[in-house]
Amino acid sequence: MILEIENLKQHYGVLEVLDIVSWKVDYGIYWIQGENGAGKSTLFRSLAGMLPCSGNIILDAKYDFRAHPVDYRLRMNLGEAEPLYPSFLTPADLISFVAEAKKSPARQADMLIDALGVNYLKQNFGSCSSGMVKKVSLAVAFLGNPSVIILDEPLITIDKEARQALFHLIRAYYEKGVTFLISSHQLFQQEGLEVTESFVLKNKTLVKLKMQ
Ligand SMILES: Nc1ncnc2c1ncn2[C@@H]1O[C@H](COP(=O)(O)OP(=O)(O)OP(=O)(O)O)[C@@H](O)[C@H]1O
Repeated sequence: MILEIENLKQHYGVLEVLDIVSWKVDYGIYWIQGENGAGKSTLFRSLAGMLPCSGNIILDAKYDFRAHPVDYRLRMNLGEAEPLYPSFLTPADLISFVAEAKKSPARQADMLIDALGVNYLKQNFGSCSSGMVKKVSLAVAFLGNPSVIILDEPLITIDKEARQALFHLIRAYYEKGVTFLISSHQLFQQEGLEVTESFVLKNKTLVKLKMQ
């Protein structure tokens, strides 16, 4: 199994948002659906190690998110739905910082910058449009040698060209063995991306959907 979750519970104050007893997926592309407020972003942040939670998460059948925090985070990438970065930072700063932290192979950052058309590397985030910020966050989500890439609403605010580039990247990484968890309120299979399975986040847990 690539990713295994057991007894994952997550709450904000007294509001319990997640209670997933068991969820396992093997290599594939998974579409995670759910109504607004169902808990998708909370699940993704918990999986990425950004929100402390109870339970167990195991990646690649050996990296426990608590016992092996560095190995785990090196292999688990997240592209956030609505990324926010300090306004004084530039895309160049962010990309080079994450590339180093994720031990990104040589020229990978340049390839991603080219692919997604991030031709405003020195312009600070404070003066970037939301689509410009989103494209940088997507480039960052592909840095390093991840086993799993989570993309939370990757299509919002990006233009057609970036959308095509994104699907191209997803296919290329998938062919190299990367598993994807993607949330999207829009259909994306028409882009030629074959989804292995779909799940819906409902009543705090993930339920498998019948293939359409
Ligand atoms: N920082 C927070 N503090 C308190 N409650 C929060 C916080 N973030 C999210 N919530 C609550 O947790 C629940 C799940 O929110 P989450 O953002 O995970 O949903 P989502 O499925 O990603 O929604 P959407 O499709 O609208 O993006 C909602 O009820 C939301 O109000």
